Amino acid sequence: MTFTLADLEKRISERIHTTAAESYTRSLIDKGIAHCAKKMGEEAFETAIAAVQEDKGRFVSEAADLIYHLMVLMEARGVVLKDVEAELERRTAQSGHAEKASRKG
Ligand SMILES: N=c1c2ncn([C@@H]3O[C@H](COP(=O)(O)OP(=O)(O)OP(=O)(O)O)[C@@H](O)[C@H]3O)c2ncn1[C@@H]1O[C@H](COP(=O)(O)O)[C@@H](O)[C@H]1O
Repeated sequence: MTFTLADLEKRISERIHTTAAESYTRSLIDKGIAHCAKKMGEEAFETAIAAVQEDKGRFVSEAADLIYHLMVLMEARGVVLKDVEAELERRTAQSGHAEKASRKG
């Protein structure tokens, strides 16, 4: 079984329609965007700390926490993965043009 970010996005979106008592995701969203952003920032800091430590498993765990909390924040702001993928594709195309231009001199 492969659990993708798209699968996680779907689960997060589904959990919004449950109660906070049953869902950590719903409890986060109910606390508002500032709280979701604070939690994501905490997870980003924990991920950065884990990245410089030797334990790869801890880094993977913190990265998973970060990605989850980022995706809850995206849900709270009405942003979907496809929005971010489109932005990444735009940058890739832009950098591709720059590479071609630099090769042409
Ligand atoms: N990927 C995750 C995930 N990663 C981390 N967490 C939760 O994030 C929290 C991080 O722990 P913290 O100590 O930092 O937070 P806390 O002290 O519990 O909560 P706060 O009071 O600090 O907000 C833990 O409660 C984890 O359970 C997650 N909770 C849910 N998911 C995914 O979201 C789905 C829906 O979860 P529910 O909304 O709980 O049904 C799950 O099936 C998973 O796929």
